[in-house]
Amino acid sequence: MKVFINKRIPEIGIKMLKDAGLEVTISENPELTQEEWLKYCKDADVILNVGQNKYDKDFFEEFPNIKAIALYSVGFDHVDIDEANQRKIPVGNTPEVLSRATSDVAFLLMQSVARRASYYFQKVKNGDWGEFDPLHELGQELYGKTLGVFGLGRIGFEMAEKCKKAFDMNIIYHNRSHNEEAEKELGAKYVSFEELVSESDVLSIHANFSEEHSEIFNESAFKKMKSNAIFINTARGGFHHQKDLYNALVSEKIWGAGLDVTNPEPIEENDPILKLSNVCVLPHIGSATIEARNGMAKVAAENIIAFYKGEKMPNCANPEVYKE
Ligand SMILES: NC(=O)C1=CN([C@@H]2O[C@H](COP(=O)(O)OP(=O)(O)OC[C@H]3O[C@@H](n4cnc5c(N)ncnc54)[C@H](O)[C@@H]3O)[C@@H](O)[C@H]2O)C=CC1
Ligand SMILES: O=C(O)C(=O)CO
Repeated sequence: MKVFINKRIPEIGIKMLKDAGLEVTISENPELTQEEWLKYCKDADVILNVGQNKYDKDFFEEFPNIKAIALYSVGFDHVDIDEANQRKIPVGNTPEVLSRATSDVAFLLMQSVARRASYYFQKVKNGDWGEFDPLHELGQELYGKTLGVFGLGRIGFEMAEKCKKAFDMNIIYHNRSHNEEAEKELGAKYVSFEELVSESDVLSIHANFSEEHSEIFNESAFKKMKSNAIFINTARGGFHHQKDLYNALVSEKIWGAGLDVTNPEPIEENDPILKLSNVCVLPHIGSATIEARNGMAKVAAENIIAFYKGEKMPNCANPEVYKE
């Protein structure tokens, strides 16, 4: 069975695939041309996909040879799951192994924004140390404040736990269903979307993205937020309306924002948000640790090997494909 990997991943995953007897082709060109992409996909049985390439009806029709997809991500919003289901194509993903790293980034962004770290870092890099000033660009402390989590699953739980332990924050959350573990262990309180938006001092998004909730954080939501609120998005940029967020930040309707994901992504070079002192933007590095990336390579390889052996993928975004 032939596996195509569109970008080099940690060696541990490649070795596992080869040791299992799979034929592995890796693109050494991270920016594949359309022609190269077509050539590789036509020749493969399984794709190990790195990045946000779209897998939609057109793709599945063009490449009927593709029998399984193993994503090098936990998010699978770039795959049309209905189309995959119709063709009985299992789509593997990489949950858990990146939850700690991604929640670390949400926590890092929260603190960076609260203490204006990116503003001061830039100032020092510009050669402007400044003088001790009792009033200039002061931060805010997070002790005892309220963290609102939109989407309290694996990563949301880890973020809530860190905030509870570090700053004894009150946890409120809005989710598709109740998270009993978070209610019991962290005292988390389930609230409506409106309450989440109006009561959070820090609002952190950790839901899986779907088009129906596209730009749910827009002018109307930002208007209802507290003036000291910090908005954090490490999930998907599509959850927030970038211009409305800019307007809320520049008019100081909210205190600040920390983004690991933007809308669109990559962020446009001249996006005015990049000029604001109350914003910290990172280039989608939530899972970018040695530990998480090795874990993702291992889980992606395990998914492919299970498929190769005719078994269920241990981490599958569409387990319904296995129903008779
Ligand atoms: N910045 C980065 O590098 C990374 C980003 N991510 C993003 O984080 C997301 C979450 O990952 P996990 O925590 O592992 O997923 P998960 O499935 O464990 O948790 C997501 C939670 O969101 C809830 N949810 C989904 N849609 C919702 C909605 N419209 N309203 C309220 N709740 C909703 C679900 O019920 C679930 O509890 C991924 O889908 C991915 O988009 C994940 C890893 C790295
Ligand atoms: O896993 C994901 O969904 C990411 O965004 C990158 O790790």
